[in-house]
Amino acid sequence: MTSFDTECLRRAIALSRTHMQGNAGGPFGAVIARDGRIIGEGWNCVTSTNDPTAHAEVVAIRNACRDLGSFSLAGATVYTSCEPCPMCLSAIYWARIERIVYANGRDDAASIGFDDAFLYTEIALPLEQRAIPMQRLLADEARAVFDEWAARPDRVPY
Ligand SMILES: Nc1nc2[nH]cnc2c(=O)[nH]1
Repeated sequence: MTSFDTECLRRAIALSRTHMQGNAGGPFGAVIARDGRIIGEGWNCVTSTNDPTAHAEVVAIRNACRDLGSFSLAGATVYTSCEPCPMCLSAIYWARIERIVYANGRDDAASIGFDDAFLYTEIALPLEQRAIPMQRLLADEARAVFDEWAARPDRVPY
């Protein structure tokens, strides 16, 4: 850990407080940095934008990717006021972010009514034991589109 790490994490916590107090959404803030420079910031906007995916980390990823004109944040670190939930963790992986520094944990989030810890338990369960039923249909028809994409010379992999 460097003093820059501490500075970025404090900034994420400050964003969580400021925008929670401004009623943007839940008390979560995130900062993304690369090469000693902040490239994105975000805070939870779920309730103010009616977007259940607008978690702080996802918002920070969207902002950084938009500003950089890139769908990859390879080489970056995300600083977040709370351990990422499984959705945000997946988004972090998809963005190719390489390091996570966090403050509150999933049990802290659970203690104030958020489902982060529950979701980690849920996704570790076998499909048939999860709260949301999943049914597979039309696999052949959907697979044909995948095969078409895989055969496209101009596809952009991510
Ligand atoms: N880490 C994190 N956990 C959450 N749980 C609910 N919203 C959020 C969020 O924005 N960030």
